Amino acid sequence: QHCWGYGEEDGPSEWHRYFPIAEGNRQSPINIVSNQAVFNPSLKPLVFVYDQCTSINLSNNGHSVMVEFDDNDDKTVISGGPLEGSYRLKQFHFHWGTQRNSGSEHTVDGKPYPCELHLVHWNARAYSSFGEAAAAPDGLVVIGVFLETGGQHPGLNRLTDALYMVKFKGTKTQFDDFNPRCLLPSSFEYWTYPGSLTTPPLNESVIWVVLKEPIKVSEKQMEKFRKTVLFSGEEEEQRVHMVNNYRPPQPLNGRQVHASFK
Ligand SMILES: C[C@H](CNC(=O)c1ccc(S(N)(=O)=O)cc1)Cn1ccc2ccccc21
Ligand SMILES: [Zn+2]
Repeated sequence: QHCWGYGEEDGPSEWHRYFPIAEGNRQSPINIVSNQAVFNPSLKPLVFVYDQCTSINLSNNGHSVMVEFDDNDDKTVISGGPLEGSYRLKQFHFHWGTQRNSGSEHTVDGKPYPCELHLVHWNARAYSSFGEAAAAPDGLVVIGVFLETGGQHPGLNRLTDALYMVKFKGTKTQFDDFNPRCLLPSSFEYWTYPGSLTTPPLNESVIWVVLKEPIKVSEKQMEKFRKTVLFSGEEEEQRVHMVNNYRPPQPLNGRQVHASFK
């Protein structure tokens, strides 16, 4: 497997060497220009069926911190919106910066947020595994949620308090009964467009659904991400904080961004 990262030598500008699709025509993230998004009245409301969700673990994969879910049946799915049928929740993870003026992957009218949450779902009706879906044009749906600094987010504390357990790349800890519904904003208004994974292998297999309303988290909670988790493994002598694990916006290449709202 080709190693890649977010540094000078192995960062987003170098990914095209091993992953030529980095220069494809439906890459993510993008800058969302709000006044160019086309209101699409046929877009349905998003439906999150997260009540029976079974989180399994919290892990540090050297690129992000991730919570994985049991996706052996349709108990945790998303449907509606631009979607045909339901998509199963596989995992969620984050991308963040060193301070409040950078960190998100998508930007809105050129404005980045300090952090962006990705809830990754796959089309279990059409494909028999996440990996198979991850390689198909309609295989994945990722819900993007912006995190903005403001008051403390109570639901996030259980996660930020567990980050010390996954300080190093390759570490994993049991993390059950976490329902990501608490990480959703009150409004489910969204922008949607056809895109890709924002990390290698950068597959062009994602229907992106980016929620307009950010959730508020405290500066202290953001600092926990920046100060606790490392890109590096326990055996490496260089300890590098996991920060700026975001890909910058990519060319729109004529894609239409639709809005669920006027
Ligand atoms: C593509 C997969 C690794 N990548 C991802 O799963 C992934 C998901 C979401 C994003 S983002 N930032 O766009 O939301 C980026 C990468 C490897 N893989 C291949 C087969 C497979 C099977 C199980 C688990 C992982 C597997
Ligand atoms: Zn992501």
